Amino acid sequence: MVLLLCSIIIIVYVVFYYINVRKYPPGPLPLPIIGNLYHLNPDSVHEYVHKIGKDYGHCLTLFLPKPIVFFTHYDTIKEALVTQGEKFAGRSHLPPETLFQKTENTGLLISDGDVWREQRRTSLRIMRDMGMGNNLMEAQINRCVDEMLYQLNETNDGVSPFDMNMPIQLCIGNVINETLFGYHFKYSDTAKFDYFKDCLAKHLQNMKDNFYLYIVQAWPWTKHLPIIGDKGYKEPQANVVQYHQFIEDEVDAIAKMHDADHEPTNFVESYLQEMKKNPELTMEQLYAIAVDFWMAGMETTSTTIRWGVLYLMKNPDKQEKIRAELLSVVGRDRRLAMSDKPRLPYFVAAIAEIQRVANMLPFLFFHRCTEATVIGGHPIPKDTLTYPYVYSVLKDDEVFEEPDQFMPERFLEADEKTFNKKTLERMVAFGLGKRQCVGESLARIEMFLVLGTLLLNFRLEPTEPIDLEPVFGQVLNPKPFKCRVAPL
Ligand code: HEM
Repeated sequence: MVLLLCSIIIIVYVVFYYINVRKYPPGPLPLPIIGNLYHLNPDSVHEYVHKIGKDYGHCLTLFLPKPIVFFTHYDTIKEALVTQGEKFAGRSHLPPETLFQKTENTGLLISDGDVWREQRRTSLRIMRDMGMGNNLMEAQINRCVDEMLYQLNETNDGVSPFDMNMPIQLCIGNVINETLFGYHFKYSDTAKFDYFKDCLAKHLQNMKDNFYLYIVQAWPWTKHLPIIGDKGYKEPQANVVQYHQFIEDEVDAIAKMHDADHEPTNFVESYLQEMKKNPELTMEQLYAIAVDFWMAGMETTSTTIRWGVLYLMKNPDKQEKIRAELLSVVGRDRRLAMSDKPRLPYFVAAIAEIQRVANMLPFLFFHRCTEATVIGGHPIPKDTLTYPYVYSVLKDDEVFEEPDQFMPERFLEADEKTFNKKTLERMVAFGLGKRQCVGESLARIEMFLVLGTLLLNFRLEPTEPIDLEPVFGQVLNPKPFKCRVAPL
């Protein structure tokens, strides 16, 4: 009798499970409870999604074990994020996303609705007022580039294998620190910087290797269970508290000294002034935004530049071509300036190509669909979690011939001066639509000034075989490497 009852319950469960599966766009067959997890190799999930995208018309579902809909072509992504952008601006409010902040619906990355709109609008206005894209921002970034040059000249002999990781990370971390708090770390005194960077890295690593997170994501009540709840929720939450403290201390120190009658000189001061006029802006939100800027701005930009160093060493002819262009425009007697950009088409194309070929952000944050709709002819139920899979767009061989090859020329017309509109339009590394990267202008200036200054001052040469296979994680990182950074 018990056996019969159990069998009936299982059969009913399985029937309802597959009825539910049919509500979503097609995909490989999921199994009850584990969904498609049995299809995945944890180290190459990104390649698997890319491979099956075409088979399912670029709109497919994977049950992980929660149903996740992937848009894997520019057209389906644009339809969702631009044409129907308002419906796809939601976030999941589930782990692992909620485990990036101390409090739910704070900051920019994990929040949505009116809270997110207000914080995003304010942050963009402050960044604009601070001179995003003009001389003020350029001067600030140049101070951090100078610190990097100083570090390189002091610690690198120009012959022995040298690890570029720290100078690049410190430079990019310094740009964010200058933007938020108005100061940067000297290369000789980085204990505080290292501590914070390591806390963040530990957290990201923990998210990558944590199977319990998937369980808590699919069945949030499990966060109250022993072991699953501890590993999949409480321990990562403790990490968040640790790195939040660093940011809160920095913000509090500025708030204590803040003089509202003075012109603000950094993001935190500007936000504190705005708080007086707008009750939606709070200290809790300010802490969360500062954490987001560190989280979203540090690893992304510094990893792109490290990929850049690798690809330029792998393609020495292209490295020389960029250097020749830089030297013909800038010469040896002055520093590179943003005003040089219109006369450096090959270098600008090479930066776009580094971002495209590095393709380092397969999985970012979910876009929750806040209203039932149809994308690419497939119904998307309300509250479905979706991923605009930019990774596949940047690897689309119909637009980017031989996508694994490093070819800056693909972003230029035959005259090598005019930009190719089609390829440039598809270079969507900063996302699309309402949640497009807030730090895009900043990142573009950073990549231009840091890479350009490096190439004007040093020749980058391999001292070991170049390995372009990425390490899978929240960000696809190059494996640790050393190289010769030879002064010119
Ligand atoms: C090469 C460097 C960078 C890349 C490739 C990049 C890429 C992206 C992408 C693809 C998104 C969209 C995520 C989505 O669709 O949900 C995003 C969002 C975001 N980025 Fe960036 N990013 C970079 C640098 C930066 C920098 C320097 C900052 C700030 C200092 C920053 C801050 C943010 C924030 C706050 C968001 C969330 C926006 C929102 O949800 O409204 N990013 N980034």
